[in-house]
Amino acid sequence: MEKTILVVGGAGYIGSHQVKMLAKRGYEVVVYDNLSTGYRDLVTVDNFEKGDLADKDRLKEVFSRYDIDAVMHFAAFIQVGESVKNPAKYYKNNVVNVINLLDVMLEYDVKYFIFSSTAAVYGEPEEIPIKEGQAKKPISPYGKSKLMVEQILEDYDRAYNLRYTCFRYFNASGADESGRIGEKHDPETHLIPLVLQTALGERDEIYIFGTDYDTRDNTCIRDFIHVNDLADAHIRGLERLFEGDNSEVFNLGSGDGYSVREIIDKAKEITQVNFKVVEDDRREGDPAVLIADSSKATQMLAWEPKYNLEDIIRTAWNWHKSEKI
Ligand SMILES: NC(=O)c1ccc[n+]([C@@H]2O[C@H](COP(=O)([O-])OP(=O)(O)OC[C@H]3O[C@@H](n4cnc5c(N)ncnc54)[C@H](O)[C@@H]3O)[C@@H](O)[C@H]2O)c1
Ligand SMILES: O=c1ccn([C@@H]2O[C@H](COP(=O)(O)OP(=O)(O)O[C@H]3O[C@H](CO)[C@@H](O)[C@H](O)[C@H]3O)[C@@H](O)[C@H]2O)c(=O)[nH]1
Repeated sequence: MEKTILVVGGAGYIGSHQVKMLAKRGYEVVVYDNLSTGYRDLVTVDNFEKGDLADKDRLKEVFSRYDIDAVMHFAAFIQVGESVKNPAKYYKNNVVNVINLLDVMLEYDVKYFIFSSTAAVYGEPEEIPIKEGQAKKPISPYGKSKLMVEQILEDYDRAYNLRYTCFRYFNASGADESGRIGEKHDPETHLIPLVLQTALGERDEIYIFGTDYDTRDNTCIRDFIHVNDLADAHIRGLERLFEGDNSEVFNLGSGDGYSVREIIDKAKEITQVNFKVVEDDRREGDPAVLIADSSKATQMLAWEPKYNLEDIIRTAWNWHKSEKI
């Protein structure tokens, strides 16, 4: 019998790609989302349940209606800068509300959980590429909120046999090949969508935050990973739990680093638009280089990224153009 997966935050950027892939692989999918930063039209399955994670009664209603086998959790607030100014908002939604969800899962005897964590748990890295065992010293309330949930999950596993797979994403990017769903954040703070909005003429210029880093072209270096490669890893992480494997934490990145200038140049090449670029001061809290060592995922999940940087920008461009029509 097909398994039923509850995707919390399935109307958001990464969650909507996960939903589409799960359905394509034959899973029954239920989306739970309050549409605070998500969009109903990004949901490509029929079972959409509007609700807030703070509302336990609504969650219980959904858990009684469907025979849920596992939960994939994408719902969170994601802006690092905002988390510094308003930490309460982040600890409530990214920590307290996850505890609500775990409570209801345990009440309904649902014991498999997939969690979206982030490279932000490492803070300023000690070594590049970053392995899972490196010190976790998050510098923002956003990064701390994710690390707290990772720690809560360890305890819930020990005490309540809740099995989880936790993924620390590096820079999620790109869009589904169909052009039907893609990255839609408001406000947008991520580099690639901002660059493409500039190419579309929706912004007058793109700012490079910092040109004095100790890197090959003095701009920051990041590891961009296609959203469908993330979704594929999540399904592998889910299936290993169904097979009885233990809880684990995995980095998810491509292992390749590209600088901000390299991203801008590649976007100019792919879009064939020569937009304006302005050199600006550093943005607070940005480490110079973040590159993942994802060999644990490669070994234990037989996972390899299929999309390269060119594919990432091409699919994202395809989506941004379709959004404008
Ligand atoms: N985008 C990235 O580059 C990135 C990198 C690392 C980790 N992550 C993590 O991945 C996850 C998804 O990120 P995204 O970029 O898709 O964000 P997003 O804002 O597009 O999606 C989040 C979704 O969760 C929903 N949501 C938020 N709070 C809710 C609540 N209380 N109740 C119900 N629904 C709620 C929103 O409406 C939205 O649909 C997040 O947990 C984020 O921390 C993202
Ligand atoms: O207009 C812009 C926007 C960004 N950048 C730079 O581009 C790089 C990438 O920035 P961004 O796309 O905002 O991603 P990150 O700050 O690297 O953070 C993302 O990737 C992290 C993991 O690496 C996750 O934890 C975060 O949630 C996610 O937002 C950084 O050096 C920024 O300074 C610019 O120069 N100009």
